[in-house]
Amino acid sequence: MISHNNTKTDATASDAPESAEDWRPVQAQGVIKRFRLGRRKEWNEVLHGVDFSADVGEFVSIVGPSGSGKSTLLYCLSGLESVDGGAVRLGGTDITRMSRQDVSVVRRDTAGFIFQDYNLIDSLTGRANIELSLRLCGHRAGQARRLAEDAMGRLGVGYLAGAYPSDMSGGERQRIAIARTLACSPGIVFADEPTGALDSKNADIVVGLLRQIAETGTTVVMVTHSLELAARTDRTVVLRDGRIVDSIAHAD
Ligand SMILES: Nc1ncnc2c1ncn2[C@@H]1O[C@H](COP(=O)(O)OP(=O)(O)OP(=O)(O)O)[C@@H](O)[C@H]1O
Repeated sequence: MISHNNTKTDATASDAPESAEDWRPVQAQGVIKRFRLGRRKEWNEVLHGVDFSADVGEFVSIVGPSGSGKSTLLYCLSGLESVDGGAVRLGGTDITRMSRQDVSVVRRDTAGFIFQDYNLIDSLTGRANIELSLRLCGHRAGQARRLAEDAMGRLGVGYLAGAYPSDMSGGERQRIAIARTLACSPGIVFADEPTGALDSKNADIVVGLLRQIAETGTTVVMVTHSLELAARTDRTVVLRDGRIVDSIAHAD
């Protein structure tokens, strides 16, 4: 059953986050994003004042036509892109006017990323890819190994510890990439078309894993082209021409 709810996202996001009750893991108000058109002095405004927020443990999907600004919104929410107007809070911290370096620290401590093309390092084994990420999160070598093995076990990819990405299927690579993201225990996971390169069976597995992650209290924000997969999230935000035009809550 699907129920339409146009007010939840916009109303919560436009309230100033002044009290603990207003706190959301990710919250954006009136986000404007422009890109320069080539070397010209003209600008292409891609996001025209987007309000967005997601709750603790909520699994939100962002859908919309190609070029509507889905990835740009995800990158602005996660601090990978700066914004030209409005405000973004990540893990309760206002990152809008922070230096890129400070934003990267907030991101490291708060968020994890999953990309369509996995972003694994080809010269490292599955386990070494995860361990490297854990070392970058500040874990010592022994602890990184234990946490990497634990994450691989949870995702059922322990058998890939010694395998290189080139020897893995697309689904296996994505599960290692998810294990890498989860190993650092982020409060928020941003996923940009995580199933875009997968067949339907593996896409199903990956969305099921993201669902499980959300059920443990991690907020998941996923861009997808698949309405079928979006329907398996808690809420779907529809973006068109850089504006949110609908927010659809999915009942169980
Ligand atoms: N770094 C950039 N520099 C210039 N323009 C950009 C940049 N990133 C995105 N754009 C432009 O912003 C618009 C929205 O792109 P975006 O990738 O966010 O859309 P999308 O909805 O995710 O599309 P798709 O579904 O095809 O991936 C497009 O016109 C794109 O060309």
